[in-house]
Amino acid sequence: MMQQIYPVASHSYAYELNKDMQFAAAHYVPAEEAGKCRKLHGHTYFANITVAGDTLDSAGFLVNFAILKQLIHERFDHSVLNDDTESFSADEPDRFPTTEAVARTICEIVQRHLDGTENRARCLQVYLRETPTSYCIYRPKAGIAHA
Ligand SMILES: Nc1nc2c(c(=O)[nH]1)N=C([C@H](O)[C@H](O)COP(=O)(O)OP(=O)(O)OP(=O)(O)O)CN2
Ligand SMILES: [Zn+2]
Repeated sequence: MMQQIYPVASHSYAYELNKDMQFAAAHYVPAEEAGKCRKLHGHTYFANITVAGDTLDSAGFLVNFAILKQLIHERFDHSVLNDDTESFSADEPDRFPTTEAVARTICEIVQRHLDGTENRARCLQVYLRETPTSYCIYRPKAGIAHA
């Protein structure tokens, strides 16, 4: 799994890095249409995060790989995603912890960090696999500010 090839995000930045990571988390999707997924259940999520930019920081990094892991793995590993009310909500479908919303949330967390760095790299893509047969790719629209 860790050596797989991902769909590429097209861009003209000089540098692009990718960080793979896994985290175990439980969730449920609070919608009638979710069927069995309305019940609490768990996944070993697999994420690939793509960051790009034209300049490196004082360590010679676009962004430290270890920081990316810290931002996402420490926050979501062995958690119940629905309990993370900063990221998810049972009231708005856009914020149910679906593969789509989790991928977008990862991108937003990473971009918020990058916005505070000297070289201001961009998170261009989050590939998030929820099961062996289901994944989502989130690519933020260019120029959209992150919450
Ligand atoms: N568009 C989405 N559809 C579904 C989501 C989702 O996040 N976005 N989530 C679920 C469930 O949470 C479930 O975890 C994944 O569903 P599914 O791929 O159907 O899981 P299976 O392991 O049963 O898949 P099979 O290929 O049939 O074995 C549902 N839909
Ligand atoms: Zn699920």
